[in-house]
Amino acid sequence: MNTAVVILPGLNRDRDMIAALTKISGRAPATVWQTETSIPPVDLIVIPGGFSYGDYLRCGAIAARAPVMRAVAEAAGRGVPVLGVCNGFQILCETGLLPGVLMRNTSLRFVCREVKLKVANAETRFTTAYGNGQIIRCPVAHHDGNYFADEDILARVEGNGQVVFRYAEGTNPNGAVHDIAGIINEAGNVLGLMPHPENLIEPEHGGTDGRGIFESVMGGSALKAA
Ligand SMILES: NC(=O)CC[C@H](N)C(=O)O
Repeated sequence: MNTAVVILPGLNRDRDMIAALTKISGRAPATVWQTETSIPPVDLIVIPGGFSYGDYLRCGAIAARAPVMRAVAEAAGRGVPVLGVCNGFQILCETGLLPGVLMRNTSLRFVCREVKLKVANAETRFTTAYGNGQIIRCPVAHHDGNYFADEDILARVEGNGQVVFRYAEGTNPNGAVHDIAGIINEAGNVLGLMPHPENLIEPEHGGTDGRGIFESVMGGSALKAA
């Protein structure tokens, strides 16, 4: 399994993501800088979290216009799996690869804590390692995680099973509509989520609940032998 991590100025979770991908796939990912106009042939592209371009204008709005995002969109159009975590999710929405927007948390505060997630769709290529309705732990750290979409888009996203993760009852940290924590595109190859699964992949992290996303998309045979 070959992977690539998109690097933009201001991201700060890129090293965590590179460590997670290296650990789980057994190979270091390629890193692709913002000015690149193509992405090497890989089986998974990841946009990590952080504060790209200082979160100016709106989280992810400037990043969405970086040359590398045209290459990401082109690869996504060819069916290459793309995962966006936190700022990565915001960037995917701003690029138009995922529907909806991420607004300021209703508390108007940066929230950094662990939440519980309900796996709302375990039949995607990113979630086969989980069961439908399974509750997993996952950390969040953001100030703009309040997912919103208008009624028509919400009805379509819900109807298609594109909601992949919801905050479990009582743990919604940001006011997201329908408790939405992560959604997938209609084609099923682009997933964005606000929580950080890369920070819960080994016992030293305090748990391994985040591993399933990487293991699902990498597939059993691509995994490093334990
Ligand atoms: N951890 C992150 O990726 C944070 C994303 C964004 N800067 C926010 O605070 O909402």
